[in-house]
Amino acid sequence: MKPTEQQKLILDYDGNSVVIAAPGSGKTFVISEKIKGNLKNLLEHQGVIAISYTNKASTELKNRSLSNGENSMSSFFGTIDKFNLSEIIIPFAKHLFGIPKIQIKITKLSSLPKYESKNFEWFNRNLALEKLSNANIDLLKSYFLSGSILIETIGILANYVYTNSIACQNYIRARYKYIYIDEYQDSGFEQHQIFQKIKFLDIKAIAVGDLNQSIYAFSGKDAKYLEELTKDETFKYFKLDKNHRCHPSIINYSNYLLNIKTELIPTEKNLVFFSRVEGNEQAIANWLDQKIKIVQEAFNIEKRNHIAILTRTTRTSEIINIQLKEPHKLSVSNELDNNLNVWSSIFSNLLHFGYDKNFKFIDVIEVFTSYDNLKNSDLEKLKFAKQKIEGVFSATTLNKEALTAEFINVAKIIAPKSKSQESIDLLTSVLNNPIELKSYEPTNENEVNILTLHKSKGLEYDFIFHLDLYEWVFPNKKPSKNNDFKNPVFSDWTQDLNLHYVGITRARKGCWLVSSTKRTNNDGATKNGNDSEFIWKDEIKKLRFETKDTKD
Ligand SMILES: Nc1ncnc2c1ncn2[C@@H]1O[C@H](COP(=O)(O)OP(=O)(O)OP(=O)(O)O)[C@@H](O)[C@H]1O
Repeated sequence: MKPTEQQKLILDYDGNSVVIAAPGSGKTFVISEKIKGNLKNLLEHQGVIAISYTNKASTELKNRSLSNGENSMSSFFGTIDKFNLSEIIIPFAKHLFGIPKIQIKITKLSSLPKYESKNFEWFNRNLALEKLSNANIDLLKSYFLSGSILIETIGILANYVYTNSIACQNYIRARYKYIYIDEYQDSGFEQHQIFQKIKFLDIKAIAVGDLNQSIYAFSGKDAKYLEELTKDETFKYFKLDKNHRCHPSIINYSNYLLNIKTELIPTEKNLVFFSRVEGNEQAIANWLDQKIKIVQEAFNIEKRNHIAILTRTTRTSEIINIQLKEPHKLSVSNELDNNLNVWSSIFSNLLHFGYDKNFKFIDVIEVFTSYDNLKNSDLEKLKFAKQKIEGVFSATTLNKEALTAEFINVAKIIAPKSKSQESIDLLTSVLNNPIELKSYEPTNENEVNILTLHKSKGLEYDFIFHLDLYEWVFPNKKPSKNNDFKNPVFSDWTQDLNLHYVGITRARKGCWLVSSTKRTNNDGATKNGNDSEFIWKDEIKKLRFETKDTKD
């Protein structure tokens, strides 16, 4: 693929930069090309820091950056929490606090008993380091020394350790030459702090994102940090605004949603559709069964896994998963993948290895330790474990006990000090949940994908069916005080609009927006379904394909 002029400017600039990238404008392409270029000029003990929003996005970025067999050198690819833990807190907090009594475990603030959690009333995700009192630091220290880190406090703890440990700063300076953060619009305050502090060490800092794809405000993230960087003179500002992914009518539709004054691209046909299905989710599934076949043929879609059904709620995904007859795959997240204990990552990677031929055993191992550091006897044991795991996965029924035992064997060899009963329990829970387990399998070419809009971030498909377009649901709306349904208020109109925008812009060739006359609410009750405000906003219907269904 040849970079465009806009992309070339970014590739050629070797300094601090902020890139504002429209959907489908090739930001993943540009970041991975830049990293490829960086790796060529680094020494073996040096690397880049590449932070992505999810483990999946990180694996994708790593694969694309190393696609020509590049050596990743000493680079870090992962989420901000993993970076803070593995590069800052675990190696350097002990210099400030002392050595923990037992191996560190990651726990949740919400899982603490009340009498303990009330000690953290001072804590919030926007807490500046200067506001941290000695008593607060002592509390974080005491948890660390007793072997636990609260997941919510990882950011502030990393900031504290980084700022107070010269050894940590020296290590980061010596090892890393570049820091990339993707999806910067979903940065929290603490990530923004760390990014700027690392840049201060003369490590080149590159932030990439799209203000209109900010969808995680509910968990304390804010697009204002990206906006701040665009005004910061120490960052060169770049724009990627050419959408290479979507049909012009999809670009028009999505841009008009955000701004009615948008300049429309001339196009002969509008390939955004809308239907209000008669009936409830069961009726939608029947309708989808018919439309999937029609769309596949009409849009010349080679494989069915290039089609996705996106939902606002996991409940709708689950209902469609049960009711849809066409072959499909529901993608769900699970606690094992999201858990930050080392053994959880090992188990999760081993599950990927077992189900997906694209995952190599050596890659699972080398995330945690280099093969070269292992003794010959351990290498022998690993080879044996690998064969046994392959044997379990190739049998007709999955022997969960044997699998668990082998996974534990591997974990004991590569991370003996990180034993975690929680990770073993989470593994057991995944092994007993067929839907979660199926998520590890690569999508069969014949299966339509079902996933939430949030999970679709960063992905692309030929055709999208976008469900859950109901009044009250999306955009979310609630009665005002005293259950006043006559004067409802939107929970967060802009965030919901961004999420709608993200969903539509996943589509290359066409997008079908769907509501229905009945819907199931949170309590399982059937309600009348009205169309979402997004469907009739600002005369947007003029940018849709005209069918009988689409009439108001
Ligand atoms: N220079 C180019 N020429 C042709 N196609 C391109 C070019 N750059 C990117 N593309 C294509 O555009 C699509 C989007 O690219 P990519 O996945 O890198 O976008 P993105 O900006 O990360 O998207 P998003 O933010 O919406 O997730 C891909 O199919 C990619 O192959």
